[in-house]
Amino acid sequence: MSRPVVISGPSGTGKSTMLKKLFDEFPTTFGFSVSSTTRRPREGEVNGTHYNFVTVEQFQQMIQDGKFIEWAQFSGNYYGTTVASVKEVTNAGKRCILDIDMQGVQAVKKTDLNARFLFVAPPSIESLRERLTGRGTETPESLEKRLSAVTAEMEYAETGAHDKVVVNDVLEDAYQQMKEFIFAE
Ligand SMILES: Nc1ncnc2c1ncn2[C@@H]1O[C@H](COP(=O)(O)OP(=O)(O)OP(=O)(O)O)[C@@H](O)[C@H]1O
Repeated sequence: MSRPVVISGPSGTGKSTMLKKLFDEFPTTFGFSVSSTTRRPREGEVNGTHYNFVTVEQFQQMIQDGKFIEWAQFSGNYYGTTVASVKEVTNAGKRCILDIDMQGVQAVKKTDLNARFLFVAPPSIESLRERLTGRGTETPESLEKRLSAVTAEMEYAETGAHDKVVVNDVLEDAYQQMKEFIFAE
């Protein structure tokens, strides 16, 4: 059974880009943990596949019981990832990758998931700004918000909290390093 791999790094550093390459190259190797939510299922959504749909009471009980790695509330609904949902992926013989932020990393470290941690660093803060601007997804406000979280992420990485740090300068090189790390165990 492979250990879950946690990928983190500042917004815009290229995590999604690298993960997309990985899933394209290995379409059947990886599995995704199913999130829990209190929002109503949409047309065609299957309980246990798209989400684990639960009631607010159930969700709150799960919080109290410490079932979640992380959870949050968006527009009136709860969303979260349970430790059990990650274990289900690995028990099914798939490799599980979690793409989460620093708080998520700290939370995973408190569980018994025995995960491995990869940090994707930008070549520089200036390059992050360029990438996020180039992605065309940010307003000036959301850009500044994302950039203001960068320092904390970088300082946390400097404490040695991760098993490996990959600098995403030349995408192909960074991708090869990420792949090596992921398949090392
Ligand atoms: N090595 C690279 N060189 C130049 N541009 C890159 C590189 N890697 C990714 N990019 C570009 O940078 C932008 C941000 O990348 P991406 O969306 O993958 O970041 P992310 O870390 O997943 O961000 P978020 O945490 O906000 O989801 C994208 O437009 C992507 O095409």
